[in-house]
Amino acid sequence: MTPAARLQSAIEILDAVIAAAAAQGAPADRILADWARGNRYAGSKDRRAIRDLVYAAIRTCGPIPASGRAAMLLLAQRDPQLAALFDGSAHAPAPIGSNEVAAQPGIAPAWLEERLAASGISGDEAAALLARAPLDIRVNRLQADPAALVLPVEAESLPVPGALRLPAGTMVEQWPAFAQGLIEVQDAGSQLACLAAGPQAGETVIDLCAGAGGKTLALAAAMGNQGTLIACDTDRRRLGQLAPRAERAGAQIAHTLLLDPGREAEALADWQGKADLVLVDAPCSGTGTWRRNPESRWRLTPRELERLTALQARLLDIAAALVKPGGRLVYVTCSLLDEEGAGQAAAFLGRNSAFEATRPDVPLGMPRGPGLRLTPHHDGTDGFFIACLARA
Ligand SMILES: C[S@@+](CC[C@H](N)C(=O)[O-])C[C@H]1O[C@@H](n2cnc3c(N)ncnc32)[C@H](O)[C@@H]1O
Repeated sequence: MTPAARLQSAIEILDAVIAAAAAQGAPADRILADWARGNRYAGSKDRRAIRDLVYAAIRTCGPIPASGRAAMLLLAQRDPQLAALFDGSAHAPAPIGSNEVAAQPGIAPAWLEERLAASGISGDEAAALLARAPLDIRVNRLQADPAALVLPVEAESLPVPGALRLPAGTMVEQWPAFAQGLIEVQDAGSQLACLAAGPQAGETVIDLCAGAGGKTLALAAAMGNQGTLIACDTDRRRLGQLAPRAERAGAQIAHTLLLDPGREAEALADWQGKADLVLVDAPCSGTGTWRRNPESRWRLTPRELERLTALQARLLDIAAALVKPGGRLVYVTCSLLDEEGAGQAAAFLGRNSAFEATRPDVPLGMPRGPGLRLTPHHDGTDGFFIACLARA
């Protein structure tokens, strides 16, 4: 493909990404994969160049752009070589008209930039939300000794025990160490959240929002496969992915419990007041993970944020009832908005006098309200809020 034809393809793919964001359709990664399947003439270099253009445009536009072409015109304003490809030749985009309007640059739609700024995320902190994320792995202590593990490429050691950083795009899933369950792909921030939760061998631990079990597996490893570990979620498909992952990782204590939305407490009736630790890795806006899904900031609406904060508060209350006296509730979100983090934890403490916040002894993060916050700029991890809430 010529550079201009790649540009035209990127514009068309962006149109699909924009439409999908507005209609809560497929994510950009899937749209790119579908495009590659339907356009076999595009070789690997073409696909990489198109992907880079699409993601550069997504990262540069703040509000959702009017069209793929408007998004690409914004990039062209900053790159004369790209602008020169709008020449109207075969398979190339039409020449740029004198009245054409480029998309607006920025970090996010205006309402969301305001909420982030109100939560202390602006300037370099905000810009770092859209940088390219590295690839972090966790050495699975159930099956590997971090000191003895040999990997095909050199990895950077991180301050979180067992966490290693690799160049973005490393194909770890193709490594024998991955197939053998010696390593897991997991952002260092996620690993730190599990470290902060401090699971101990022999404890009864409930992972209330386990999803596909990323943190469940880290908890099982930290517990040395000793104790009781219940992984819950309302999403059957995600929870269904845990068993094969646990098998590969040798995590024998992880059991799943599918919850009915709105009737979670019923399914958990036997565990009321019994858990040493309840982890609430709550559904959230994901503002801390925009490095990985930059177009997700075009999907969030004030209404959806309201729905999420109400759900987080409800899940915190469900979790509180499961914690035994002397136990702890650890609340985690991959959001940097205070209404989902520090504000949510403070409101919980306001309505639950039996709980008090404790400071986790972890090597990263900054205090934020009753908890701790990790940011891509300050900590080099995805953005997280973590609160450790101890029951008297
Ligand atoms: C942030 S994700 C969890 C990620 C997971 N802990 C991990 O480490 O990979 C939040 C999860 O909450 C689940 N969820 C949503 N509503 C829920 C509810 N009412 N009860 C329990 N889980 C819920 C979602 O299905 C989603 O899997």
